[in-house]
Amino acid sequence: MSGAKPPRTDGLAARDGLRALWTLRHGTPGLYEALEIARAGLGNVFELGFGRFRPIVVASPQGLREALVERREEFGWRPEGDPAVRLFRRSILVTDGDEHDRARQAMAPAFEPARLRAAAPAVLAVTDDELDGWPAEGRVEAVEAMRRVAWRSFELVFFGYDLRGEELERTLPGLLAALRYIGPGVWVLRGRAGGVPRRVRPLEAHVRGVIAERKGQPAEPPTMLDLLLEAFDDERVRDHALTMLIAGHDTSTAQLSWALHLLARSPEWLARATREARRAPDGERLAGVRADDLPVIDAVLKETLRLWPPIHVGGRWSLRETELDGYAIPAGQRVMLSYFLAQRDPAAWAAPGRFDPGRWLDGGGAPGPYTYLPFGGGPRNCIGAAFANLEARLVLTRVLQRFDLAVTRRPLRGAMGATLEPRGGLLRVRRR
Ligand code: HEM
Repeated sequence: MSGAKPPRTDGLAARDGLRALWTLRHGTPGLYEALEIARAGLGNVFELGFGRFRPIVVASPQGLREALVERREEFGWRPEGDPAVRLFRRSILVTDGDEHDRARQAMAPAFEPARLRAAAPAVLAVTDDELDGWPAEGRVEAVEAMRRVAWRSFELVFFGYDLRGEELERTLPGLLAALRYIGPGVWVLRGRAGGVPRRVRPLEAHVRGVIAERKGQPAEPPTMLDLLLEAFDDERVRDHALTMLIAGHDTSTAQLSWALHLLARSPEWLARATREARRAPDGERLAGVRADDLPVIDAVLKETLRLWPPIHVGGRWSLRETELDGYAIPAGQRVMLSYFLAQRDPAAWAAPGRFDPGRWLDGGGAPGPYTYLPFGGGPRNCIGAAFANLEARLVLTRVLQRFDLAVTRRPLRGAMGATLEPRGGLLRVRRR
């Protein structure tokens, strides 16, 4: 190993160390501000000292490029003991090498552009159905409301299954229990998660029920679930379907609820996005709208993903001794690819902490390669990115078409669950 050891947070100047500790305990937004303080003192690669939890955090463009592309074979995605491995067992998200590649190939046809375009009416139908249930004038919990839209849309598009009513209510506690289980908790300090809790069972039962119902009657063209059923046995289909359900909706839930909260705190962008949405085609005709037709909404969504990436970190562990950005990485080391820090790097972005969709307009874009990675990067980037962009565009536009969103000054902060979610109180809405 030739590189130098990364600097450690233990080596932060006492003043910065105390500030980081203070924000962790009391601050807004807590861990994230602490990470930014550590980066300001130590640079874009450092070891985070947190008891026995000592990951190496990587946020430099070069370090990220190496981990995601050039040296990706030297890293695994999930160590044994991670709760995601216990829950997802042998799915696309937690396996490496040929086993992973086979799953990715099997699902790929479900993400082709023509399939995604055909998915737009389903997303709009679910969105309208959920918005029908919002109060004419009242308060809405954004994460809860967007979860229902994203979850139902995912199942309708990728499983060909119309989840609603009593079945949704019965399954929801299991889904929330699964999200709590795979999110960060004391297991991080112990290094091993306990077994999958019983509370997750309603979700598992639901997924197995959907598999049983859809088996033997593939749609034309086949859905993702049909493709999985063709390629794998039922147990592996359960692993992939459960994984995709969570990866494919919790992220969009976070993005959409952040977007609503950020707009509610930004009167200028709320007014511009609302105007644009109301000039766009309404009803079913919105399905055909492209990102270029909605530049302000597209910029709002990109800026939301920059400031508050739902997957704020790519977790890896080194399979052998290696290097990232010139720093030594020992074998078996936990590495955190911090998309959050990369997207707020003051060396790359002007006023990085400010919500400014304008930076994406008039030809503006990311300041350089590997500075903007809300969907990761390299061959194992997000398989669902194009669908996520389509869905976010349709849902946000539809909400603004049908509801006035009130401006608020309530504080907004991030909470770390399975994804990085907003905590900003209830949103005030009024039907038009
Ligand atoms: C706003 C929405 C979304 C965001 C921000 C997001 C973000 C990400 C990121 C950052 C990664 C790479 C993680 C890493 O480097 O460790 C990833 C991977 C993945 N995402 Fe997404 N995602 C979103 C939506 C979706 C959707 C809609 C689906 C499926 C329908 C999906 C399925 C996956 C899968 C299966 C992987 C693993 C790919 C592989 O290992 O080959 N995601 N996502």
